[in-house]
Amino acid sequence: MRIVGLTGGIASGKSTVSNLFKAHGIPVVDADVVARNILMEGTGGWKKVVAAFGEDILLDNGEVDRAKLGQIVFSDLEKRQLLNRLLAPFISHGMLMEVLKLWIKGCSIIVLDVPLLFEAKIDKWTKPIVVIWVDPETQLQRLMTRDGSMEEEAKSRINAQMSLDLKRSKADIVIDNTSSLEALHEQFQEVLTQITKPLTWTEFLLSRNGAFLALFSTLVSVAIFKKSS
Ligand SMILES: CC(C)(COP(=O)(O)OP(=O)(O)OC[C@H]1O[C@@H](n2cnc3c(N)ncnc32)[C@H](O)[C@@H]1O)[C@@H](O)C(=O)NCCC(=O)NCCS
Ligand SMILES: Nc1ncnc2c1ncn2[C@@H]1O[C@H](COP(=O)(O)OP(=O)(O)OP(=O)(O)O)[C@@H](O)[C@H]1O
Repeated sequence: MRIVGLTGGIASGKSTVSNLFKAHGIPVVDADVVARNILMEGTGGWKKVVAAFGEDILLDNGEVDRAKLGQIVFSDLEKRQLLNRLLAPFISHGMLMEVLKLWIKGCSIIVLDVPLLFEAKIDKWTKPIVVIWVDPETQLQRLMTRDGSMEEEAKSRINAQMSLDLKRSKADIVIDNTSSLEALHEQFQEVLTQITKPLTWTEFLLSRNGAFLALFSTLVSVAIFKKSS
């Protein structure tokens, strides 16, 4: 199984590229979706967060007030580290379950869309790593436009992450999304060609079909050995 890592900064275009992968039949595990699910009311993640941040971060219906929690953690490094520490095991477990489901289905190439791929050290499980880079001014403008946020708030979210230049230096493949959507689509076609090339032997053995073939070959070898001894 080939597990492609997809990352970048906030509002650099990960979801836009994820949608292109999905449109080409490549399944995507979205860490933001997993992170949302593990904060649902009553779940283990929700309990940990309420215990640490207090009931003030809840809405009247018991759900986490995401805007409020976001204001707290994106302006305070220690609180953000605390939230990350509390949620990391739930997010890793949730993502592992999604990958397992796709493995059972027999998918041979999947994409993990993880904003904090390097920060959370998930990059060691993914190859190749695709980083979506965008120039800082464009990133800020797109974030403010999309979220309707003020400059200060948008900047604090951008600064909560590893710099995009550093992420770019760790990439196997870089997509520059500073320009138009058409330019993005063109670069995507090249990325698609690269990530859909035939699996290596290791990737094949890590896929469901490869594992079954290895198991079958082992059983046959044992049977032949027993018969001949
Ligand atoms: C703080 C929360 C409640 C704010 O929710 P909100 O709906 O406003 O934002 P959303 O979840 O859609 O995230 C938007 C973007 O913010 C960035 N972001 C999210 N969490 C973090 C974080 N802990 N550190 C840095 N950037 C982050 C990501 O680029 C993400 O794509 C939420 O982001 C959260 O629960 N974060 C902690 C979980 C986490 O680490 N998620 C990232 C998955 S790797
Ligand atoms: N090439 C582009 N030209 C113009 N707008 C773009 C381009 N690429 C993405 N956008 C827009 O920029 C915004 C951010 O893109 P997107 O939501 O895909 O980023 P993201 O990296 O997934 O963000 P997040 O980290 O918050 O999940 C969206 O409104 C999207 O429509």
